[in-house]
Parts: sequence; structure tokens; C-alpha cells
Amino acid sequence: MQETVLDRPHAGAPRLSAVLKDYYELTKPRIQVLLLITTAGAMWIASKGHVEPVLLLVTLLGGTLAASSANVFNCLIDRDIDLLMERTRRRPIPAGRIQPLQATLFALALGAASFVVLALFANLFAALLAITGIGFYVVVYTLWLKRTTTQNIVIGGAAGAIPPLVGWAAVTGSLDWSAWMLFGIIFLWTPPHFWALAMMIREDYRKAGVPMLPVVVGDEKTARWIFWYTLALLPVTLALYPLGTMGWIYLVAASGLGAWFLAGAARLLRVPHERKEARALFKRSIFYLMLLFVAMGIDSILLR
Ligand code: HEM
Ligand SMILES: CC(C)=CCC/C(C)=C/CC/C(C)=C/COP(=O)(O)OP(=O)(O)O
Repeated sequence: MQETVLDRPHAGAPRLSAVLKDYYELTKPRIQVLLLITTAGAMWIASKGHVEPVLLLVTLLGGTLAASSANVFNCLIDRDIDLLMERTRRRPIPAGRIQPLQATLFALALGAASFVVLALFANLFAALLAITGIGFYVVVYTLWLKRTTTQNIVIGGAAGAIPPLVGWAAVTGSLDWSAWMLFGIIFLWTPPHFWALAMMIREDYRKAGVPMLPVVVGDEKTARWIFWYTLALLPVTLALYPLGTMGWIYLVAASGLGAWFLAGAARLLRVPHERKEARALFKRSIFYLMLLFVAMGIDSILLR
């Protein structure tokens, strides 16, 4: 039987809660949790375990607003390819629930709010770093590299590595070697994180014409690159101990977690066509980074 408007009393005007949910969804909230953990971890290290609670809260708020702005711009620019992919076609803009103009205004407002919050309550340097993160993710990754090269996420991944710099700068007003090591950790972590996901949904990217590595070079070569990046990541994580940034608690955690992550990459190397194994590594990448930064926080609280 044909459904009528009477069957759906709110069909004409969407409920406010549904509209708010759509705007919330545009900010890609699930990714933000890990971005916040990396920002907070950096703040704990930079303050040697004594982070000021108000500064922590305003920096996390400013960081969330910045990442939200970046993600809304990404949803806006990528609405054509998002419509072609199963994973993303129900997002608010391709599904027609939010108009491009509304999304543009929302993204601009979020970016401006992040700048004001960080500049007023943390410092100008942190605010400028967050704006750089938005600019890099939107212009360098989304507008330029994503559709043109298999190295899109290697270079574009630098944007995702900026949140710990924001956290560090909020505490100290500057950046030192330790801060750049945190940047390096996320930079090297991003290819295994993302290529595992891209292997899972390679056909989606092929359909949308996005040159993600598995689409262009296949599963075997991608699994090899994942393994090499994971291997390169481990010495960088461990270097925080001899550099004196972190203590033995972190060293033990980083060694164990590193071995676990590398074992996952090695398993995928053996069965590169197994979607299940790629999914397992993608999940492992998220737990890995989360626990690594939690270990940094615990180490700085207990040993400093
Ligand atoms: C250029 C760099 C990156 C790319 C291309 C990338 C790509 C992706 C994609 C496409 C997804 C699936 C998202 C979805 O379906 O909603 C995802 C999930 C995720 N990403 Fe990344 N990512 C990058 C960097 C990062 C960074 C730096 C973090 C945090 C530190 C991060 C954290 C996450 C988390 C937590 C999820 C899982 C979300 C869920 O639970 O569904 N990603 N990533
Ligand atoms: C300091 C600051 C504001 C930094 C920005 C950090 C940031 C927003 C990182 C996000 C990384 C990410 C999820 C990329 C996915 O993009 P995609 O277009 O490949 O994903 P999609 O296919 O799910 O849209």
C-alpha cells in the first residue's frame, strides 16, 4: 500500500532533533574521540603530569570545534564521491538533508569559534596551529591530494597529526622535539590505519574513482606498505624513552602494543585478500593509538 503524508505526520518539516542529529553527524564525531585523546595525552606530557583542568577543557573544546569544522568542510567538498560510496551515501549532504550553503556556514562558524576559544583561553599559537590543521586537511588532503594520488593519505595524514601539537602549544606556548615526535607517531600510524580500511572497502573507492592505494596497486602491495609503515612506527614510539620524554611504564606499554600492532600487520601480509583480516587490523590500529596515548598520560602522571 502507498504510504501517505498522514502516515508520516512529520514528513513535511523534519523534527528539530533530526536536524540537530544531521549537523552532529557532519562533524564525524566518532573519529573525534581519538583526536581528543591524542590532544589530551600531549597536554599531560607537556605539563609533566600536572595539566591545569580548565586549560585541558578549553583546549579540548577548541580542538573539537576545529576538527568539526575540518570534517564539515570535507563532507561538503566530497559530497559527489560520498554519494557514490555505500559507506558514505547516507551522509546528510549527499542524502539531501542538509544543503551545501548551510554546511558552509556551519563549517565557517565552527572554525571561527575554535579560533576564538583557543586564542582567548589557551594562546594564539595553539589557535593558529588548529587553523593550520583545518587548512591542511581541507585544502591539501581533501581538495588536492585525495582525488589525485595514491600518496594522498601519507601527505594528507599530517593534518591528523596536528592535534597533539595544538595540545602541546596550549600548555607551553611553543613546540619542542617531544611534540614533533608525537606528530611523527601519528603521521606514521595513519597509513596502516587508513589503508587497512581502504582494503576493506576497495570497491567503493574504485566506483567513486578515488585513487586509494589498494585500488591502484592491489592488496598484496598495500599489505606490504602497511607492514613497512608499522615497522617504521615502532622505533619512533620507543625513542620517547631514551629521549627522556617518557619513563619505563610507557616503554613497556609501547613495546607490547607495538608488537601487537606489528603482529596484526604481519597476519595481513600473509592473507592480503582477506577482508576480515583488514578489518581486524583497522580496529587494532584504533585501539593501538588510543592505548599508546593513554599509556603516555599514565606514565606522566605516575613518574614525573
Ligand atoms: C588522512 C588521515 C586519515 C584518514 C584518511 C582516515 C580515514 C578514516 C576513514 C575513512 C574512517 C571511516 C570513517 C567512517 O566511516 O565514519 C576512519 C575511521 C576512524 N578514524 Fe581515521 N583517518 C585518518 C586519520 C585519523 C586520525 C589522525 C585519527 C585519530 C587520531 C583517526 C581516528 C579514526 C577513528 C577513531 C575511526 C573509527 C570511527 C568509528 O568508530 O567508526 N583517523 N578513518
Ligand atoms: C587540528 C585539526 C583541526 C586537524 C584536523 C584533523 C582531522 C579532522 C583529521 C581527520 C582525518 C580523517 C578522518 C580523514 C578522513 O577523511 P576522508 O575524506 O578520507 O574520509 P571519509 O571518506 O570518511 O569522508
